[in-house]
Amino acid sequence: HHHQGRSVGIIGAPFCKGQPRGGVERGPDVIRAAGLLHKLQEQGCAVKDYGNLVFEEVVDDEPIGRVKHVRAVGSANQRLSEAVHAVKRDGHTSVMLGGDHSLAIGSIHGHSAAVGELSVIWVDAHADINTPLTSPTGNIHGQSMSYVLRELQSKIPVLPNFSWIRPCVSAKDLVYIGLRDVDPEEHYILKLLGVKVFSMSEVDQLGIARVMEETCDYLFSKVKKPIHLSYDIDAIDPSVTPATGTPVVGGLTYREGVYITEQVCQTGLLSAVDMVEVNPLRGQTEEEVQSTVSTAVDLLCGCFGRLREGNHPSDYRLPEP
Ligand SMILES: O=C(O)[C@H]1NCCC[C@H]1CCC[B-](O)(O)O
Ligand SMILES: [Mn+2]
Ligand SMILES: [Mn+2]
Ligand SMILES: [Mn+2]
Repeated sequence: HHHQGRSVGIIGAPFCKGQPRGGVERGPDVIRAAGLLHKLQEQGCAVKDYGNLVFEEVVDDEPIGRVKHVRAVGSANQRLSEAVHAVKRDGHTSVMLGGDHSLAIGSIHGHSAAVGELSVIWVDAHADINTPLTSPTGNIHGQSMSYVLRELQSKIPVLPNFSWIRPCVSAKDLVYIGLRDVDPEEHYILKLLGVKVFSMSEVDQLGIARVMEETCDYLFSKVKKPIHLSYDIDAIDPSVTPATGTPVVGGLTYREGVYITEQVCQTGLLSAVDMVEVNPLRGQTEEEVQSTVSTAVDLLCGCFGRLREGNHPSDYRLPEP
């Protein structure tokens, strides 16, 4: 098929040090094995696979305060930032396959280095906005947004291997969808900064169509900025995507999850996507793993033009007898 102008650069980020559960580093390979590249090509995308990043081994990565694996996370995200920047410079929409959600630090940073001001749509059961000093667990996958938000910089201590970061997102350019498990400190931060939140209560109250309408109105009422869609697979209900590290009941249906991607695609502003927290070791059966992985693939296909009504190449014509 001929691509309708969509060009995708895939980066595998096999990284797990933002959280304690092994297996999430296998995310990139199981998502590829489920046929992501072929499906994107089938629906008309030009796809370039940049392969998996190789992250340096960090020894003696002792906790700093409560924060765990600081040096490894800082180093990995510096490398990821450079990689995303390069993919954007090559003219593609960046697709980062995680790996845990601490990788959003490097992905957003590298994206911003390439395009400047951007808007972030964070689809997740969780806000991932603890600071290093508020985090109850010290796991950096629950702190990602605090490292890149301009308004929180006075609350971030100096950390080894993090000096490369320039905060690059403004609170007004961030929207959350799917929240249902937020720490009190995170909730305080969200209210303090006036961050736009569509929790599962708003999804129930408004319906996903209205949520997406209001998300787009809110983000694009003034200046249209490139979209960074950071999709944590645990936003979807664990009955559909159980193979993940921090499942929470009462999540998005498969249909709501796909609808979000279809609507983001239609803005024409999608510039980078993260698909994170797929962990094949957290599925109790092969079916649970496959349901999780195939949902991740379908969400990414929705980001790049797949419609449930069907698609056909613009130059298709019926065969003549
Ligand atoms: O900060 C934390 O460790 C916790 N805060 C409350 C939600 C669960 C967990 C963070 C989960 C990180 B995520 O969304 O990437 O899975
Ligand atoms: Mn072509
Ligand atoms: Mn997350
Ligand atoms: Mn989450």
